[in-house]
Amino acid sequence: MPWSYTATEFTHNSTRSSRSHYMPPQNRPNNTPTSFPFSDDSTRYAFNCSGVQRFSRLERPPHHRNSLFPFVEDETGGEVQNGDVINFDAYESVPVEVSGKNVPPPVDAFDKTDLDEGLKKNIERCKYVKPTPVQRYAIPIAVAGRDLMVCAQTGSGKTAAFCFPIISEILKTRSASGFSSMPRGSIIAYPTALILCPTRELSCQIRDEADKFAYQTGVKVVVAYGGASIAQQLWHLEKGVDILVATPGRLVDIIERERVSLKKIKYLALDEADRMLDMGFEHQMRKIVDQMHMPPPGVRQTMLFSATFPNDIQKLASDFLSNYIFLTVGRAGSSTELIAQKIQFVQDTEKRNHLIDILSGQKAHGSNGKHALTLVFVETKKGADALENWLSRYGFPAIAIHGDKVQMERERALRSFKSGLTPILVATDVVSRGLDVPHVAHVINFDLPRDIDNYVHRIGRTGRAGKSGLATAFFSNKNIPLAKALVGLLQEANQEVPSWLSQYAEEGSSFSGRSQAPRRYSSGNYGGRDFRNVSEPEVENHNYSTRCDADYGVDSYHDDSFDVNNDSTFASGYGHSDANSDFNENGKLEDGPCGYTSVVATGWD
Ligand SMILES: Nc1ncnc2c1ncn2[C@@H]1O[C@H](COP(=O)(O)OP(=O)(O)OP(=O)(O)O)[C@@H](O)[C@H]1O
Repeated sequence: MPWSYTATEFTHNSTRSSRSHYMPPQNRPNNTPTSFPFSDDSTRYAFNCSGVQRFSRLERPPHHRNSLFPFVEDETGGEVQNGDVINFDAYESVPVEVSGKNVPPPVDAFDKTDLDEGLKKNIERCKYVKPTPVQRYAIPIAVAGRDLMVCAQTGSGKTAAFCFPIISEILKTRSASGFSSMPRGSIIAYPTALILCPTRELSCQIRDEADKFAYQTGVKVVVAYGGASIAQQLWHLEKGVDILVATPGRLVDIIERERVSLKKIKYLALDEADRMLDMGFEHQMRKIVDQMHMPPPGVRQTMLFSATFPNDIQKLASDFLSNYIFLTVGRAGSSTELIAQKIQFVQDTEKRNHLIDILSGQKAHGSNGKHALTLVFVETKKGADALENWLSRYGFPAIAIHGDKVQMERERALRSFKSGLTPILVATDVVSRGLDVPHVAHVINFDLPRDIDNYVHRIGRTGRAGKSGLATAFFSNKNIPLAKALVGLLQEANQEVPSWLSQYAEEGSSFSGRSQAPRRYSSGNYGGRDFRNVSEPEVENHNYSTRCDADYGVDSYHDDSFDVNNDSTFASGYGHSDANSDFNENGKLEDGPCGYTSVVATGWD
């Protein structure tokens, strides 16, 4: 179906409608599309979802988790064939770029890695038949003890890429020294590894994954995150911890209470590392890493992972690393081609009606009239609640999740969504990063984010682990500053670019001084390249826009979804200033570009 049928008629002049009720398409004045707005193909793949259902702590409360056998079973009682459903062919042509000194070679099978045998057995139990490209490259590098900065596409298996080496090395050290790193009877816990991430839900998910990989190995994994009982978390810590998964706010709290010491940290992993080092978290990260007795870079091993890695954040991150290797899997910072992306021009006043049309069409095309799992991103917490109410009023099973909800409500919403009980989740950015819900068929950006990297993470909640997905964005007048970056991203991912969007992108050059100006695509370069190989002026050119927004409705944008503070209250300055552009010149640039090898390969070479 051509674009002209799928997008609401394009106009610069948004006229505000006072309509507050859903109006069927045929009664609307400006002909919002009446038919199901996707091609047959996208319908087929988007709503034909079958595959793995993984457990999560957030699906089942801790006391209901099956710690005896944490691997997912199918209805017949057998283990689910994870390796069978992942479409490895989808990764075959993924370009891989590695830069750094003395890069260890990749491996094409878990058997060929130097991972601990107990861990390998668990990898088999997970039915991970072979490593994904990021695992092929990252695991040997990490096992060799090297620091690592990784930029790999959403849903490509980064969690295992940092969990496997950590678990394996803990096990090897333990069998060599014959004892656990936990001093018995101590009230202070001394974890060997620390995994930091931005949200509570993600910390629980990583803990579940790590727990599964560490099954019956004796490696203890504990999670600490804000909004939940600290007493319970301290109790778990007292029982012993090898790997601590935490959000920064709660971690600082338990360190200040002298219940955790970072003195013995050997492995530090930052998931969603670019988010962890941007304005919302940078201060806390520096405090944790520099002022809380953690061994310095070079003594500890540090691994940073994300699907996006802007140059300015890379430069900041290099403070945390020593002689590191930079790995890019897929086009740096781009979305995966597994996700079909549709951008539709929809006036703000028409968004609700348009959404209902899409959801109705989905239901009609879905199996047995059921709704496919659909994630709808909105800009504000109020907006999430309002949309949840609106959808519920019109009979759509929707539930909202955002930072104003108490933790129990957040968990309930996510559980209800994952189980399919409430298949429409209306969310702020609280679930935009890292969350792995296997059957999300459709991500709808009801409100587009202000930053292209956020868009990449949001749509990455679908099209995971080699499966296809669909992402639709409602583009309105206020998103014009994002047009150029969107066009670049769509082209990069071989997606159709609507002509009206290209037109906006061309006009968008006049917006280049604004915060929303495209960062990565403005000069045809991609911000996830190893910044050590980029010339200095080029790096500087990319720094102006990341998180500054004085004139873009910032007040209505704030969401305290991320666990910056222990109680998850967002740092008040977030999004307002571009203080990060004053990064310290730490001399790391002097290393590159000379002396670094750069290997370009495809995923399975
Ligand atoms: N080797 C493998 N074989 C089969 N499935 C795998 C393999 N590695 C990872 N997976 C599965 O792929 C899915 C996505 O993995 P993961 O959540 O680690 O992605 P990610 O790269 O961290 O994504 P994001 O950028 O969104 O955080 C998970 O369901 C995981 O179980």
